[in-house]
Amino acid sequence: MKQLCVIGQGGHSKVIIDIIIAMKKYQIAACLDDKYPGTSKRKGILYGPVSLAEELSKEESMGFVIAIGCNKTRKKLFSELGLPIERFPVLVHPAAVVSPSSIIGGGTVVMPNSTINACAAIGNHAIINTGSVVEHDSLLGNYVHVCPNATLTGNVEAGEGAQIGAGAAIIPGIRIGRWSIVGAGSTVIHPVPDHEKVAGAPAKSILKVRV
Ligand SMILES: CC(=O)SCCNC(=O)CCNC(=O)[C@H](O)C(C)(C)COP(=O)(O)OP(=O)(O)OC[C@H]1O[C@@H](n2cnc3c(N)ncnc32)[C@H](O)[C@@H]1OP(=O)(O)O
Repeated sequence: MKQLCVIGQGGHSKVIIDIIIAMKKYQIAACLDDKYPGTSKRKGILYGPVSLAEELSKEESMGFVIAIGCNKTRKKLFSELGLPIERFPVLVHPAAVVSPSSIIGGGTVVMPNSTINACAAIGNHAIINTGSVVEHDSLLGNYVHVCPNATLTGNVEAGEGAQIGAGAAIIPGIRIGRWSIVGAGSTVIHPVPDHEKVAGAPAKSILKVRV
């Protein structure tokens, strides 16, 4: 069984650990978070600060997952770790439905009851959260988060770092700009520019997101 190091120990990582267990393909070797001042070992799992990742990465068979919900933090950590994307497997819960014609980038996690339909393409380190739908031909950049129960209909585009709030719906062919945020429960019927925050039905701008 391949070894995996989980970086981040908050609520999001609990769901990712459940995915890893359900996949029965990886063994958790280490859980890292800066909330651990020192190192300890429990039930064969090493706990310690994120700085341990460098030492662990010397073991070439060790895979990594950045289990942190904040899109910007995942991007920052990936860059700081300096590891090739191949070291970050795609983690898909067995209860997710993923089309064989879809493409999913390294480090992306796919939660239970979500659906990724035909010819969708998803970048690296994205989160396809519980019960969400990414419809056919949709194109999602790196670090995108599709929150629980959000629906991206056909041919939707989401730029790098975009967050689609829980239960939001995006009608076909709409682009959500880079690092933009769509509020929970919103209905998006117009394109959203980069770094914009929109909410409501139909969704309207509420504030610019600080870059
Ligand atoms: C497993 C997990 O937990 S995954 C995480 C899932 N998380 C989410 O889905 C969070 C989505 N976030 C939201 O919906 C947030 O409300 C945001 C990001 C859209 C806005 O947050 P903030 O920037 O803090 O905005 P704030 O709360 O100050 O609201 C600004 C205005 O927008 C309105 N507004 C905020 N969110 C929404 C929304 N989802 N729908 C409609 N209107 C909204 C507010 O009523 C307020 O209007 P007002 O100025 O007329 O009073």
